[in-house]
Amino acid sequence: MDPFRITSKKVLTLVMVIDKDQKKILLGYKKRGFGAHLWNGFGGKVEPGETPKEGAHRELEEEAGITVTPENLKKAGILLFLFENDPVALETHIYTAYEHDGQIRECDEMRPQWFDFAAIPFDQMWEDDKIWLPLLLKGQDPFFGRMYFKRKSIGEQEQVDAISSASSSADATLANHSTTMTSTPFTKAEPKPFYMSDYHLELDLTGVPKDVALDGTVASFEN
Ligand SMILES: Nc1ncnc2c1[nH]c(=O)n2[C@H]1C[C@H](O)[C@@H](COP(=O)(O)OP(=O)(O)OP(=O)(O)O)O1
Repeated sequence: MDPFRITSKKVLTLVMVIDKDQKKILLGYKKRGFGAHLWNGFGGKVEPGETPKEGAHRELEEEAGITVTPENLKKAGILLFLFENDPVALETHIYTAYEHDGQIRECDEMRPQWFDFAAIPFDQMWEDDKIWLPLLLKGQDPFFGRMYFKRKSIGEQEQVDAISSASSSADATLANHSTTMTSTPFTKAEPKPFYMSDYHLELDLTGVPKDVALDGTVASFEN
């Protein structure tokens, strides 16, 4: 049986806030939950009755305190994340925002920080980011991709846990190197429970909506 066979999906969003002039990107350090201790854009699950774009707008305000007008929230791509022996895929709608309103602030889930394009912390991000984020920064979107993740084996997970606990004592020192925006301890460990085993990325989107359709829902690049 295909370990990556999927029968349903959850729709999520991810917003990459970019300062083109300064060549900087705003990332958030995820403090808890799925993807904890990784840097990522801002986003989450689309709620019933919301379009992905509306969900993206809401999550950005919740997680970073800022808003973006609908015309400044541009669809960059759709990625389907598949996990071994998990029939539920995560269909993630990715947006770019080159303008925003409001004051960036930390919340209990995310700690925002600007990074130079040349200093994006890919080793502390989801593994797929290094594949598509450079395309997005160069404006080579839209893209569609499938990213296949395997769960780490017990031995591999023990190593991750060991690194994690060894580094926790170093958190106080590391916190001194974090931004002045926050006092939240910075965790250097990479407790990634999954690793990407394969991926498939398309820049030619012919036929993509049909491909993405699951359970009668069709992903759209329109919103
Ligand atoms: N592999 C990969 N690369 C890049 N980004 C992501 C992934 N997998 C992901 O899930 N993501 C992104 C997509 C979303 O923006 C977040 C996950 O959202 P999550 O925190 O689970 O959603 P919320 O609705 O905020 O969650 P809770 O409120 O239930 O905590 O990561």
